[in-house]
Amino acid sequence: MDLKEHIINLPRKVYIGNNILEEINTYFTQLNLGSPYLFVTGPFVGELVTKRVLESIPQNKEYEIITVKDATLDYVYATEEAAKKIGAKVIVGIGGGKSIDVAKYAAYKVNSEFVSIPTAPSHDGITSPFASIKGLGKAVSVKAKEPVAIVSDIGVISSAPRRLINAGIGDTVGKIVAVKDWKLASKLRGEYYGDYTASLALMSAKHALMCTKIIEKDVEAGVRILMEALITSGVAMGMAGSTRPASGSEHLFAHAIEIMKPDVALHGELVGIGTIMMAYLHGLRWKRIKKSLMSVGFPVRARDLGIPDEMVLKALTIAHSIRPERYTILGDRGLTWRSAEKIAQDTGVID
Ligand SMILES: NC(=O)C1=CN([C@@H]2O[C@H](COP(=O)(O)OP(=O)(O)OC[C@H]3O[C@@H](n4cnc5c(N)ncnc54)[C@H](OP(=O)(O)O)[C@@H]3O)[C@@H](O)[C@H]2O)C=CC1
Ligand SMILES: O=C(CO)COP(=O)(O)O
Ligand SMILES: [Zn+2]
Repeated sequence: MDLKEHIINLPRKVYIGNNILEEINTYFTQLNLGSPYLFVTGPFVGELVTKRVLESIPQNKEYEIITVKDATLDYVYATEEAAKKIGAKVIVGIGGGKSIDVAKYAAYKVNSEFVSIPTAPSHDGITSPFASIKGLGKAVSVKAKEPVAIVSDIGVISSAPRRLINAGIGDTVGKIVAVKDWKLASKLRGEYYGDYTASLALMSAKHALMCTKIIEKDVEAGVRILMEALITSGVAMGMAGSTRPASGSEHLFAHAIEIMKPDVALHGELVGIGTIMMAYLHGLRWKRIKKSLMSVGFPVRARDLGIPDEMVLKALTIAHSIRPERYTILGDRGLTWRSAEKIAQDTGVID
């Protein structure tokens, strides 16, 4: 057996609990994370949450803040510059997936530590060592820095708008399809299949489905389960050294829409719709997935997200070409327009 060197970098600490953001200085001390710090945040989260975090940083610690509006290469450059200017030892991403990805990729470029502080349970990039950055010429994620720590304040995260919570459920149920695609590639193409990381990803998806049953009665309990699922999925990617366990044909559909109409919907919303259609293609229990998503008010029709039917069909027919090296149920040649129409109509994604 040819066992090539495979290095797995995992977070050293995951702090999870209610109202723990104020403890950040204690955590940094425990982890020996000295200043200067660079905080990367979004305009909205900056006012809502980041201010609170900064108030707990003692005066003898040097820090700077940069506000990013999008996960673009320009914002990554600006973050790198800001980090170099103060000689940042730690880059801290506070916010949704975009702020975290910019922080994570900039930390990778300047070789600083990276700390992930999610404010919404909307994506599984919280722990993953990958980042989705616009401007790199790729619709898919690239290698970035793994977080040394994650600070997951359930009080803050469960107060995020319901739409962001549902997006996290969508991103996570997608693993049901991603793992099936991986298995298929292993059977048809002899691709290495990591049973352990696949099981982790699948467990995340099961927990996301469990979350849909709990969240209506108890938001905090539901969000806690979802956060654990998102963190686990990120760990699966870190262990696999690739996003393979967490991203298959359902993500290819999401990426195809994002290319045609950037920011039309949240990442996890597109993945959720992609999951329904790709689960149908795989012969999985897609109706059960759809029902669970609908039970929490997840938008399961393209038009609910302002996506025209034609765009859904176009996305389905081009999805296979986005990452040709990663084999999925879409095969090498993708779907015809007619088969795309049937899948989207049968699943009720389009009328
Ligand atoms: N690296 C990886 O492995 C992965 C990366 N991703 C990437 O993550 C991104 C998607 O992340 P997502 O979080 O959906 O989108 P955003 O980061 O764009 O966040 C969506 C909005 O939610 C706001 N927000 C965040 N937290 C709160 C809160 N507590 N209360 C109110 N508003 C809040 C943000 O504010 P503000 O404007 O202040 O930021 C933003 O306006 C995509 O770019 C996707 O490609 C997704 C999955 C995996
Ligand atoms: O979104 C992701 C996992 O949820 C990352 O997937 P990609 O590698 O397809 O960008
Ligand atoms: Zn995703």
